[in-house]
Amino acid sequence: MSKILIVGANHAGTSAAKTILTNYPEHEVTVLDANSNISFLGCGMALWIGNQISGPEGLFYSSKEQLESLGAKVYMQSPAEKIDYDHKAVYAKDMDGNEFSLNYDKLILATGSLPIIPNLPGKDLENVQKVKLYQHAQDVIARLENPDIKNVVVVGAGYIGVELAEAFERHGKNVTLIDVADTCLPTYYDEPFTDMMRENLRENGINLAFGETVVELKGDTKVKEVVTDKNTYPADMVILSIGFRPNNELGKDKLKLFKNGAYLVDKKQQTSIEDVYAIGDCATVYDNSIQDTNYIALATNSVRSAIVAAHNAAGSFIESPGVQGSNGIAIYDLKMVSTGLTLKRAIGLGIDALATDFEDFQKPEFIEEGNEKVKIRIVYDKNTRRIIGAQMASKHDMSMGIHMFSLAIQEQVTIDKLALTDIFFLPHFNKPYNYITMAAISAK
Ligand SMILES: Cc1cc2nc3c(=O)[nH]c(=O)nc-3n(C[C@H](O)[C@H](O)[C@H](O)COP(=O)(O)OP(=O)(O)OC[C@H]3O[C@@H](n4cnc5c(N)ncnc54)[C@H](O)[C@@H]3O)c2cc1C
Ligand SMILES: NC(=O)c1ccc[n+]([C@@H]2O[C@H](COP(=O)([O-])OP(=O)(O)OC[C@H]3O[C@@H](n4cnc5c(N)ncnc54)[C@H](O)[C@@H]3O)[C@@H](O)[C@H]2O)c1
Repeated sequence: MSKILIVGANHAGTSAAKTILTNYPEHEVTVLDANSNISFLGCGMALWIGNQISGPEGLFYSSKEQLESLGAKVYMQSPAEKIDYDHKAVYAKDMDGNEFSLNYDKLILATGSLPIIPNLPGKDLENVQKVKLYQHAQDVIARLENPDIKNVVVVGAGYIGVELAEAFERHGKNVTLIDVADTCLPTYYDEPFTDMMRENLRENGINLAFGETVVELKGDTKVKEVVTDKNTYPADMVILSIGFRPNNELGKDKLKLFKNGAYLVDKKQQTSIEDVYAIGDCATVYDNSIQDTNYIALATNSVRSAIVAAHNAAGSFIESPGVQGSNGIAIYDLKMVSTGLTLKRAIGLGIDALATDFEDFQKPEFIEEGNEKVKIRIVYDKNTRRIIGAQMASKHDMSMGIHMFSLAIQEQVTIDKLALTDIFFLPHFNKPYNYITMAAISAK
């Protein structure tokens, strides 16, 4: 029997706790979380804010009570404040402010990430919001009820920014979306795809301010304007969504860190100290598309890294196969998915990369209804022919196709092998010469 202590119980911590409790009932599992809720699906935040779902209740899939029913001891609203790694002790405060300490045999750090807040004049003005927690979403929704909030400026056109821009527009607000990059979603897609999303946003009435640097947020007590290096935008509410940074407060002076501060872990999720694991957004991942360590903050990575750490902490040896950063987004009718590297990023990394593109209807032309075009790009290494990335866009739900590319990158499949891969045909679903095969066959 080991004492396993998990610090942080959102997606990563909950997944680790459940894996240990259900597979290894002989261990004593204790869970600490600073917040009052666990398992909030931030990915549903935009749907909630945009009134596309009836409420937030379904965005939670676990609770203190559920973990307790599986046998864990759970302390909510109890932030860990200090860890003595040499003596295997965690010092925390409970919800009444009382200090207490817990010893562990194995420690799993699942403290997640924090929104990056740019050091801008005016960042502390009223109605300048960050969006990460359930409570942040509640706060934003309460403010949106105020009819004086007419102009919403979203800073950062990554995943959160683009999703929330749609949500605010659905609320009838005048929305401006700003990014320093000259397009939206630049990390995930190449220009032919970002152009589609840009057009989609514009057609739906969102003001786009790409290639602009915010220099100041102006107001009295409340924010009134966002000033960039090129323009000034009226703003009754500002959302800061320019990315996450790992929450490494408890280990930054003791554990080895990645360049952005994430806990550096091996394929067992173990940190630089034995018996200390790190999972989810506070830890690094092994990225198969670059065959190196990376930082990719996604709930999917959190859940899987947690399973790996849980088995290792409980005494079974398993290794992570690594990740590809697979992701997806649906804005109005447009759906886009990607995995691995964009062509731009691959070239930026010095890889001799090429892309093969194809666009076609999903199904044969004689299927007259529910037949949309799909655009695909496959990125591959010119020398090794290995597939290193893929992007797809359509009004049709083609999302499942990206999983095959994720596996292809993980398993180092070549573009030539993909060209001859058995892909079934049925007119209800696709074409005999479907876009995946055609893109692969067309590769130089
Ligand atoms: C709006 C939004 C939409 C998103 N959409 C998607 C999506 O569609 N798909 C996707 O894959 N990802 C999405 N993400 C990202 C995803 O939410 C994160 O990657 C995920 O939350 C990471 O989970 P985690 O458990 O590692 O960390 P976190 O969610 O950051 O949780 C960390 C937990 O640790 C606790 N904690 C921190 N410090 C302490 C301490 N000292 N003591 C005790 N407890 C502590 C916190 O209270 C928290 O509960 C989205 C995020 C947001 C904000
Ligand atoms: N659908 C999904 O899978 C989904 C949805 C939401 C969030 N997430 C994940 O959550 C994490 C955080 O999301 P996010 O949208 O905050 O980050 P992001 O990395 O997706 O996007 C950040 C954006 O901010 C821009 N930016 C950076 N500094 C800026 C500045 N000073 N001014 C203006 N723009 C600036 C970047 O160019 C980028 O476009 C990411 O890892 C993301 O993948 C995923």
